Amino acid sequence: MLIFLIGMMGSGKTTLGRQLAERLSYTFVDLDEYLEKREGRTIAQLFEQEGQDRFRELEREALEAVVQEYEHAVISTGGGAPCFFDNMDYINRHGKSCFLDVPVEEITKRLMASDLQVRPLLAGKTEAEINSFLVKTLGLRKQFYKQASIILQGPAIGVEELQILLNNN
Ligand SMILES: Nc1ncnc2c1ncn2[C@@H]1O[C@H](COP(=O)(O)OP(=O)(O)OP(=O)(O)O)[C@@H](O)[C@H]1O
Ligand SMILES: O=C(O)C1=C[C@@H](O)[C@@H](O)[C@H](O)C1
Ligand SMILES: [Mg+2]
Repeated sequence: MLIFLIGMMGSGKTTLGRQLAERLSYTFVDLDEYLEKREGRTIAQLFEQEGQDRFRELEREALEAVVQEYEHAVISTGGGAPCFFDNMDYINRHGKSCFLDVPVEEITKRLMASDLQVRPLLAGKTEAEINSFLVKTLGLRKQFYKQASIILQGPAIGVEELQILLNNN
């Protein structure tokens, strides 16, 4: 069984994914970290050196490699991963997907308190610019995220709630 957590940057995919994997005794895989190890470069370096179009191709290749490698795993995808190529169909064909639907105001607050340098799409932006980037990007991405098998609405999404929904779906 593969469980994919999807949603915007800062929605809690990595945080909740780790907790869920521990409860299920599954391997936890963070697709951003997996891609960084595979390419030997950070996400920020990949954006800078390859550009976003090539980054998306490398991200898809990493997604396929994870699916080949693991039988039981909780996988936190990159924020944009489900929204390129046929990645969302691919995810749904290979496991259960969970969309963490957290309000933009909450995400903005969390991201402002985190390290923006590791998130190339946000680096150098002010809080107001981040907020409007998130509103615009979520508007474009929601059509993909909404194809998830399970949708959880925040701001406070707990691991118990996620586990119950997974058992019932
Ligand atoms: N339920 C929560 N309540 C409050 N803060 C949270 C919650 N979940 C995550 N955070 C905080 O929000 C920030 C982003 O969380 P996290 O890294 O898990 O998000 P993500 O979806 O994996 O983001 P990315 O796509 O950038 O990897 C972190 O600083 C984390 O501590
Ligand atoms: O939302 C996005 O497009 C991104 C999210 C991160 O997880 C990384 O994959 C990268 O910073 C791009
Ligand atoms: Mg993450």
